[in-house]
Amino acid sequence: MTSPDAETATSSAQNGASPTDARRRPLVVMDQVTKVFSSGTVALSDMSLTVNGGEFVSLLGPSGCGKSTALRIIAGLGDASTGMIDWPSSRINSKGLPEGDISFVFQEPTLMPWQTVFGNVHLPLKLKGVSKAAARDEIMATLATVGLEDFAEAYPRELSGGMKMRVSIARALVTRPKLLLMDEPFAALDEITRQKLNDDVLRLWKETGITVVFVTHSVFESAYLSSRIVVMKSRPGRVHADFALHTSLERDAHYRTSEEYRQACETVSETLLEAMDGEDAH
Ligand SMILES: Nc1ncnc2c1ncn2[C@@H]1O[C@H](COP(=O)(O)OP(=O)(O)OP(=O)(O)O)[C@@H](O)[C@H]1O
Repeated sequence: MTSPDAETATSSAQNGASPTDARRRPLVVMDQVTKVFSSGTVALSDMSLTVNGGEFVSLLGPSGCGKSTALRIIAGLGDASTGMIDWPSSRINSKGLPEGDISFVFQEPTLMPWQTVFGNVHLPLKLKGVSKAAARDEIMATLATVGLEDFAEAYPRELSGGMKMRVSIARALVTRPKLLLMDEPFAALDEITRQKLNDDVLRLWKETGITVVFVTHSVFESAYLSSRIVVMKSRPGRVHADFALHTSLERDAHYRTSEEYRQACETVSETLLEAMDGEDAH
């Protein structure tokens, strides 16, 4: 099933640039990707998806529909069995990935407990051969964008769950990637912290112009954050619907209580139910 709005999203991808945003050129293209694990599980079947520069795309779908597998294949953390990933506007390195263009945020913050916040955020720059001294300004500026400039010398054990996740986001952003891949980053956090981090990510997305692909189980989160939602179906994992989410309102606390947001949640929820139609209840 493809919604009428999905056709809008697809055709704007094919057209290259939209009239309102010159950045909207295809950044990454998944072309008929199938993934069969050695266990025989077909995690993805013939999945095609074009993500354009500047989009905030959520991958939403039932547990096991292949969201993480799709994200990992885009990131080069796993191979496609058939099909390909193309980066039309990037220079590709020897591993077939765009050099320095991708960052990944996992559900767990995965911080090094023996390193300070500063040391953790330094890691991706250190791997590029940049010393702490040379990286200092960039690291402090990035910590400021997530509100942690006063915690540079703290250790992970001294931070709350939300603060640890902010460090993880700062570590992902410090190399100024074009594409930020986030795999259920806030699923383990309480609702208030989750909402605050949603607002942080939206602000960073607007300020930096970064492209985000965000995996979530949450209808509410996807409807709040996304400029576009891709709803996936299980067994095997594939795209069920792909549609743009337009709103005339700023996405903020006021939006959360607006009729527009309620309607967006309803549309997303109904589409998800369609995608799950015929699945066993678990
Ligand atoms: N390394 C693996 N080996 C074998 N099967 C796997 C592996 N990783 C994932 N799978 C299977 O592939 C399918 C898709 O898994 P995936 O984790 O991508 O789904 P998901 O939509 O991200 O799920 P969730 O929302 O629960 O995290 C599932 O059936 C899963 O059991």
